[in-house]
Amino acid sequence: AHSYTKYNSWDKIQSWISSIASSNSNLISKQVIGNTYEGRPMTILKLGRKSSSRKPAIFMDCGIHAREWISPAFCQWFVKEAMSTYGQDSQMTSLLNEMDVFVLPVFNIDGYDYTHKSNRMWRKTRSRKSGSSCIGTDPNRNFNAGWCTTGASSNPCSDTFCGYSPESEIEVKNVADFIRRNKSIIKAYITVHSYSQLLLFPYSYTFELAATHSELLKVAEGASAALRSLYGTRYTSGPGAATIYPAAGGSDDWAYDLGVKYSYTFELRDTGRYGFLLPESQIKPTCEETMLAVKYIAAYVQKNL
Ligand SMILES: Nc1ncc(C[C@H](C[SeH])C(=O)O)cc1Cl
Ligand SMILES: [Zn+2]
Ligand SMILES: [Zn+2]
Ligand SMILES: [Zn+2]
Repeated sequence: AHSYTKYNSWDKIQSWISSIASSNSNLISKQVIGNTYEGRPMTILKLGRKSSSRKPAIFMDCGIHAREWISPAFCQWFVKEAMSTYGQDSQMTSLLNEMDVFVLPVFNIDGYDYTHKSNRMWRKTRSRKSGSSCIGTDPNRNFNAGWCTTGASSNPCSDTFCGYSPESEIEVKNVADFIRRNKSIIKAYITVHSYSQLLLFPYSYTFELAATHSELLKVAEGASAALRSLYGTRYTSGPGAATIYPAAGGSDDWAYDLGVKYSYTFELRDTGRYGFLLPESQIKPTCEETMLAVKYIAAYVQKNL
């Protein structure tokens, strides 16, 4: 059965999505934004008090990289917390009354399923192209943001293969299309990865500072402090290029350049002891502390609507 403190298989997550989406029609609904390469439905959960008019929104995705299992675990945790604390927690209640939160629990479903069934360390999508024996593209190098100029490879066998063209991956195109369609209401983009305990923001494709660098940094530092207040977990905040590595084609840079003012990449626990193989015993503490950071960002966005 599905558990918030286990790394659920895609089958369990898919049935969880259906059941939670039908649990409270005034607060949550689901929509399929397209299928993956292997035909699995990319399903977004829309959280927020039902309204006849469109509300400003936050978009959060998990599981861009298949092996980063703590990431989809967090998106499931976030949805559970939102649903269970609405009406009790004043901030969550206010947030979901005034805004919508779109959650994509697993971005790279084909890759996620492959890590459960075949290769636990797989990172990319599972797309195939004639002419190469190698499979998959790194979705976080496939967005149209300085595409393939740095920190990415044009070798299909590389784990950071940028793809044959920007948005060549159907999963990337499905998400980019959704965000483009809704760009007038999407005020913040959050994408969840692991590991290293970092809170990154644009840019990764250049060392140039973003136009709103100081604000992005201020919010990141506030979010990291909120996270640290629970168990003392230390995060480093900063622009991607200087804080982790220069790399192009990432979703956060693309969303920021589209006009999404607040755009962040989380790199969750740990710092290398377990790495991608974070034990299930750390799912709860990791998700609880990360909730504080995401709620901090959401509160800031809401205050600055
Ligand atoms: N724009 C970006 N933002 C964050 C990162 C770091 C993640 C860490 Se898993 C990656 O390498 O894809 C990479 C890029 Cl290209
Ligand atoms: Zn499994
Ligand atoms: Zn990642
Ligand atoms: Zn990572």
